[in-house]
Amino acid sequence: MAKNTKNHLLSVAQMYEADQRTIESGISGIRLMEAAGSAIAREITTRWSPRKTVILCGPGNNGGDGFVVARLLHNKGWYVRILLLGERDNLKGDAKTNADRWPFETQPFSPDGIKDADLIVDAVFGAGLVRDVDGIVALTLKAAQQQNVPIIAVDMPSGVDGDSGQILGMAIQADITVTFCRAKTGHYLLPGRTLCGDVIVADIGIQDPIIEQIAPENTKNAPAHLFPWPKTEGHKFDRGHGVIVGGQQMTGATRLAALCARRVGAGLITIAARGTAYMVYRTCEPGNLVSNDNLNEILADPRKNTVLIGPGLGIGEGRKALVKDLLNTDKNLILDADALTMLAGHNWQNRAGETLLTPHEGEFKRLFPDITGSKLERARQAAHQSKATVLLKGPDTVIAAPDGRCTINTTGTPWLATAGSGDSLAGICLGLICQGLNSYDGACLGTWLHGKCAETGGVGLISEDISTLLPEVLKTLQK
Ligand SMILES: NC(=O)C1=CN([C@@H]2O[C@H](COP(=O)(O)OP(=O)(O)OC[C@H]3O[C@@H](n4cnc5c(N)ncnc54)[C@H](O)[C@@H]3O)[C@@H](O)[C@H]2O)[C@@H](O)CC1
Ligand SMILES: Nc1ncnc2c1ncn2[C@@H]1O[C@H](COP(=O)(O)OP(=O)(O)O)[C@@H](O)[C@H]1O
Ligand SMILES: [K+]
Repeated sequence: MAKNTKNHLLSVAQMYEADQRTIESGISGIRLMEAAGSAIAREITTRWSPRKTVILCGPGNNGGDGFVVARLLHNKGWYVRILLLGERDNLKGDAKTNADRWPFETQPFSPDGIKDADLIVDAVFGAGLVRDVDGIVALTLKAAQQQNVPIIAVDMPSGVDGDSGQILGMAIQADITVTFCRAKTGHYLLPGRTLCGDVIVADIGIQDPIIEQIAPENTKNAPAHLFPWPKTEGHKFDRGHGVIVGGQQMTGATRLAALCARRVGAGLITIAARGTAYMVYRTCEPGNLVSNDNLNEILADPRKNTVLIGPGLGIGEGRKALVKDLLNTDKNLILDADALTMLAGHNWQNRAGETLLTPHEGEFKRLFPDITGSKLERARQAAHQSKATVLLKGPDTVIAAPDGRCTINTTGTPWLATAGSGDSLAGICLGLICQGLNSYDGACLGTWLHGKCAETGGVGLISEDISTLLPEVLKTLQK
């Protein structure tokens, strides 16, 4: 059976490969370009009525798409002008063919050329952006931005790197970006994600088997089908027994995590704590189990399969030793917050259980100071190096598996940037992994659910809301 490849994200190189393989299979480049231009023209005409349109065409095939859009809009009675970067005579291949089909003049790039535009199509650079945008291109793009009219980007907003989502020199802010076949990683990594506006993925005739052959390692996070629904004949011990090493001072972090773990279906959650903190946990949420036994004794029960350590833990030599001891057990481990900070410089080895690291950018830099590159590549390298699943948090959270798979999460709102939100996420992951999900699936689903809670809660969200919102989110997943 054919695999569902719709959530795959392509790198720029993989997109060129998909184009190439399609052309070799007998669909010409000119047909692909016509399909690309038609898709853009369709997206424009379904959203906007005819108006004065300026199309900014670059010197490559992105510009070629622009010429197709110009022709199709003109044929529908739109008033269209083209500003072309470089000489018309220098165009090559399919772009030249489409320029030859445009029977009107083109004008050179200039800020003045934008002046009467009521709608702008950015067909300057797409996959072929190779250096910083500057000079007359930057000036013209700035003028386009200042015109304050709808901007439709072809493939990528010009200036955004299709792989990393980073800005090369400067970039244009689009209202919509129409890309082809599959989205690219740069559409979902910041700042690219913001600069794209709405991303529309148009089918231009590249067949799914070609994407299957390319086997992209990156996806857009879409894990709802992984949720471990309780079984009719189920027992609480079938639903996993998670343990949280309770913080001594910041007890709220552990409590938030415990609530979230239980909300996603963990059968039992034990908080391991000592001293006054033990009493705090005992007197709080009655559904938590609380133990002041030695952690070794607590973990001697093989049903306690997954341990979360880090939230509210604090830093100290004893706690560092505890974290290292846990690494030598066969329990599934989720290492968050202070546990990660204490592992800076650690020599990572294969473990018997699943391992999930959940750093934010600051913790990541301390853990992996030598790793550089795009957020996606850094997470991938860290997972490879640590042999653990790495959940690199932020508005564009990336989850990477040691085998090279990566996903970019797109759920969530800026209201998640609040104390305790990360603890809730770690708790959700604990609840899922203790029920048997592997650390990559647990991290993907946990991050997705966490973001959905924020979307459902809307404005004014605080971390206490996340566990309360989980049932509402889960209801939307029920068949
Ligand atoms: N058969 C295909 O390969 C298809 C390609 N398509 C379109 O083709 C695009 C890729 O085309 P290309 O590979 O020609 O690349 P682009 O058209 O994105 O850009 C390449 C051109 O821009 C120049 N350039 C790059 N960065 C620059 C900078 N900062 N300042 C000035 N000049 C710069 C390069 O020297 C080159 O001339 C895609 O984004 C998509 O829009 C679509 O038509 C679908 C089919
Ligand atoms: N601007 C944002 N948009 C969406 N999600 C965000 C944003 N900022 C942070 N987050 C998410 O909120 C959570 C914050 O976690 P973390 O930084 O560990 O904070 P804390 O430990 O204080 O709870 C992470 O899941 C992160 O991905
Ligand atoms: K573009």
